Amino acid sequence: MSGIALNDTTLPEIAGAAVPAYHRGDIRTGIVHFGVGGFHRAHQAMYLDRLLALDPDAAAWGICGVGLRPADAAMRDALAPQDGLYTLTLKHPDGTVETSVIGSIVHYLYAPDDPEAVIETLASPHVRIVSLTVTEGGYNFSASTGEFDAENPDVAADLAPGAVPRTVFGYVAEALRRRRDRQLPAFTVMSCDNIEGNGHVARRTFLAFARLADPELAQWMDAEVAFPNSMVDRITPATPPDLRAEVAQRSGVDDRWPVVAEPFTQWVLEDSFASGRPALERVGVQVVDDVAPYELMKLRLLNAGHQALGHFARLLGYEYVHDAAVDPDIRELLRRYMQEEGRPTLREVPGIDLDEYIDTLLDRFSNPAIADTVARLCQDASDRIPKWLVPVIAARLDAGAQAPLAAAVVAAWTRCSEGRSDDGAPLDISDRLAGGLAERAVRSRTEPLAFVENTELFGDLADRPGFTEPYVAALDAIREHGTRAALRDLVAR
Ligand SMILES: NC(=O)C1=CN([C@@H]2O[C@H](COP(=O)(O)OP(=O)(O)OC[C@H]3O[C@@H](n4cnc5c(N)ncnc54)[C@H](O)[C@@H]3O)[C@@H](O)[C@H]2O)C=CC1
Ligand SMILES: O=P(O)(O)OC[C@H]1O[C@](O)(CO)[C@@H](O)[C@@H]1O
Repeated sequence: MSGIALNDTTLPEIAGAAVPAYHRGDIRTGIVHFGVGGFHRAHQAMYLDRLLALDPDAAAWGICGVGLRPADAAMRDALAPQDGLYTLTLKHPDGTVETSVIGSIVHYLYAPDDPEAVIETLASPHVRIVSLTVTEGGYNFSASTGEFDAENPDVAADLAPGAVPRTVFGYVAEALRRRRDRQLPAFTVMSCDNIEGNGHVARRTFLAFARLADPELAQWMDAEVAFPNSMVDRITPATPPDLRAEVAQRSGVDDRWPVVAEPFTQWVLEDSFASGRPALERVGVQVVDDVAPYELMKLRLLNAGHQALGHFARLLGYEYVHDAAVDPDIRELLRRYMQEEGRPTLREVPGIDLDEYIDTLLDRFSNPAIADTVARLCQDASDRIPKWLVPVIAARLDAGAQAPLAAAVVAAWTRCSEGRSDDGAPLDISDRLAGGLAERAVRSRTEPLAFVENTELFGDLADRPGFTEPYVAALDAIREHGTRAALRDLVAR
């Protein structure tokens, strides 16, 4: 690969990308982050990089990344020769591209190489925050009961006396035990995963593990560790194979593992920390008392908006989200769903202009550089529609209003569940309930409410005419006149 090899000594040679303007040698590890993937590098590490550039106190908040899983050895191998440096490339919808070198990750430990080094780093008096992007699976709770899964083999191994930790729970508990015994303050566990109530979930799961391992420690953790909630947002696709060459060609930097993301970024963070925090509000983080209204806004506009777009787009044969988002009929449906149905169900969202937020979502969905697929949005719809769209419909009905567009989205999902697009092309339905959904969808041709009578997914919506009337009308229209005509009719009203 041609280009300047990225490391501390070559930074002054780099002209084609922004580079850290601060002295990296002064930075101390104050944050340990588990799960350094694309998102952490595009989001939290980027915010700290910005802060390091303007606030000398931020030097106490350098990041030490930790990888637990075999796949993370590749991150070690990429970051070690680069002194933790990497490039972040932002791609705007208009084709503009910006690349910068991010300098906030100052160490990286692949835990299986030296578990003791990870525990001692976590137990260091300088470390005050342990942050996480370990995916939803990393929290090890059952989706149906919410209970911590103590049977997971790695968790069970970590619970054995004297075990060398394998999981984040084992590492955090052992480090906190040492901190308590050394009379050091606890740290904050800051989840940045895309999970509703992520701080509550982290508190529940870390304490559940500790109770099984050492009930006294669990008590101490309950009193001393803070688990702030957060809402995080920046679409960050997995690094595409050609990005390294593209970055080298565009900026002259050879980065072993570059990151690409959309320009939009948001981080709303609950101000609840055990032992101080960086001044993140100086770099655009919204540090608030209550994250819930922001989370609701994201779930009911962004995530439910994805559903509004996805199922219609699928029936019309679109492969990419950005193509569907500029289809005038789909765009109008999406805009009106967000403005007329999603938005009225939100609580007041301090500091956010909702008109602007909605316009920004339309732009974000239209960004070709992200190349998100319609199939991904529609995947696992039986988990997504009940969590994001059904509550909007129910809230509208409870308020004496209607949600005809959201009802039509459920109709489009019903029609998709039959497994064919409008032109008869087969649809790959990736959903844990695919078989049952298909059966109900087919049956709805003769029993119109068969699909929505599934109370696990739809609650009592099938008994509420305010929902069933527009739902059945939209489903009939899609079947009789085709999706395009049904959609036009919906947005013409
Ligand atoms: N990619 C995105 O657009 C966004 C991602 N997020 C959050 O960030 C998380 C990570 O996303 P990416 O960085 O894109 O994924 P990624 O695949 O690049 O990185 C995931 C990291 O989590 C680690 N991990 C996975 N399962 C784990 C487990 N059981 N225990 C410990 N570590 C585990 C992996 O080893 C890896 O280091 C997502 O699941 C989501 O919660 C949030 C907003 C946007
Ligand atoms: O609505 P979906 O399909 O879950 O997608 C949400 C997208 O938005 C994000 O939350 C972006 O911040 C990502 O996790 C994901 O790419």
